[in-house]
Amino acid sequence: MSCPHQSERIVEEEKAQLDFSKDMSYGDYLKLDQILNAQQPLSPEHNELLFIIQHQTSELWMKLMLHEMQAAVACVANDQLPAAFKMLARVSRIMEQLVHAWDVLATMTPPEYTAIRPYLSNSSGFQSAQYRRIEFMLGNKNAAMLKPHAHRPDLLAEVDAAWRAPSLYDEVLRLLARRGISVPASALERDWTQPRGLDEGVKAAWLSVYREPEKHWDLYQMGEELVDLEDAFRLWRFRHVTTVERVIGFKRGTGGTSGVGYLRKMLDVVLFPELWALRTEL
Ligand code: HEM
Ligand SMILES: N[C@@H](CC(=O)c1ccccc1NC=O)C(=O)O
Repeated sequence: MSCPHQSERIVEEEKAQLDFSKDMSYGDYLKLDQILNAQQPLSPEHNELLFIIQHQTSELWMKLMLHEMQAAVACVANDQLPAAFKMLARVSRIMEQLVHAWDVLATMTPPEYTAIRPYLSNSSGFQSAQYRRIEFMLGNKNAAMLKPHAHRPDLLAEVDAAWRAPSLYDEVLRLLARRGISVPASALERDWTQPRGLDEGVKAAWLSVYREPEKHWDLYQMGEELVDLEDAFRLWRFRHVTTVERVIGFKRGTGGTSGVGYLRKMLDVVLFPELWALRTEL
């Protein structure tokens, strides 16, 4: 055990580098001047900094999720499953991190948020380009969601690319087919901009994997990784709608939707329907 006054001596003994006039430092590497100057509250309210940092950190985690998911999709398409599993496990842990992040925001009370809300104007998480790319990569395709990005061609191009590309699940179904499992042709080549619904043929394909796990171990593991991911995503959606209800009740959203009503409808979205449906039949 050492007292605070001993820490001076410890730093000296450790010979830590203390002069960064010529070397790259911690703050240089992490571009902290840029990151830590990006919080510019519009109101005089104490709680706006919490609101801004909560969203900025969420967007940073979403950036990492996209990075991992894009690489995971490429690995699946190239039959590199162990690498894909590692990335998907990380995506699920990030999603869980975002689920727990709601605990911090929930310390903001309705009067505290009501004081900030007028300063937000018509901006809303509904307009998050990274969030929409994640939803599209997970297969929740919806052309209307491209519109909020029309004024930003750079962001629109990225959201549009995610909308047109096969989703993670689409690529996994193609993988199943390459492994000799019978998957309906309509799932293997289709208009990727369309969302898919539950397909009995696809359910039968997954059932053949889940009925003989030892024969198709990595496909079985893939199915469970996807369920893990959707499970974590559902928790995020649930914490969002509950936090929104406790903070603004049933007021309309700044993005123009009904608010809690809209977010509750999103709770019913099932990303990988066959993986959930097959469980009743095992
Ligand atoms: C007090 C805090 C919050 C409130 C009151 C709130 C409220 C809302 C509402 C009402 C909507 C529906 C769209 C609209 O009409 O505006 C929405 C959507 C959304 N919010 Fe929040 N939100 C909060 C915090 C957050 C946080 C921390 C994030 C994290 C990034 C977030 C991300 C989103 C996203 C991505 C959507 C679109 C959801 C979808 O389309 O399925 N929100 N929010
Ligand atoms: N839609 C929220 C506003 C909101 O939460 C928000 C506004 C600007 C930036 C991020 C936001 N977060 C999530 O929607 C509301 O209706 O109060």
